[in-house]
Amino acid sequence: MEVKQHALAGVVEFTPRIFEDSRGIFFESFSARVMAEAGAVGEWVQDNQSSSGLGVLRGLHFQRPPYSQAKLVRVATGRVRDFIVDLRRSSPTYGQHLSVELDSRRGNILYIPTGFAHGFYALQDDTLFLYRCSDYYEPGSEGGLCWNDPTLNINWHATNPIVSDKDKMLPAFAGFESPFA
Ligand SMILES: Cc1cn([C@H]2C[C@H](O)[C@@H](COP(=O)(O)OP(=O)(O)O[C@H]3O[C@@H](C)C(=O)[C@@H](O)[C@H]3O)O2)c(=O)[nH]c1=O
Repeated sequence: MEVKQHALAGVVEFTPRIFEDSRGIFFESFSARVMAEAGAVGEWVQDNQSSSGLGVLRGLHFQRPPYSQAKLVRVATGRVRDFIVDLRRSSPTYGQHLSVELDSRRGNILYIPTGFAHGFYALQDDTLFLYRCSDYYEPGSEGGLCWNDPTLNINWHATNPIVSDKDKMLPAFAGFESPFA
């Protein structure tokens, strides 16, 4: 797997080697050893999947400590523009974000450490998004930030995205007190 350390400390992208033959393709989508060597560690306990139509935007989400989740995210069908925001108060890049296009044909996988808000925008219909979490879903500890917050100033390249009612109610970054050290 090709390993890329991103500008926000601890964020790692993996691009697997794709084997193609007359039957189709094969690649490794998870390797505890390769990922741990690159610092992408987690006590992985839950796998999630969602499907989204073109124009769906989910985010920006996190789970508060002590249930914070590291995530390994990828796309099995379709394509997304994935966004993460650094919410670690002690981080020199606090409040900054980065985006990575996740593409099922490349099979790339993004490791998001704890302390980040996460969201994505689906670039194709029937986009199947798969992710592995380092803690269980804890509804009472869910947190989030407004996807189009002016301070975060994320350019989603999205006009009129489809957003859940829950996500429309998420708070602004101004006045936000991050629960992440
Ligand atoms: C996230 C999650 C949701 N659910 C339920 C709650 C709800 O009724 C339904 C849909 O939940 P949501 O609307 O929160 O789904 P969604 O907006 O897809 O939430 C996800 O968004 C992306 C960006 C993330 O980073 C994930 O961690 C997660 O927050 O599924 C679970 O049972 N387990 C889970 O782990």
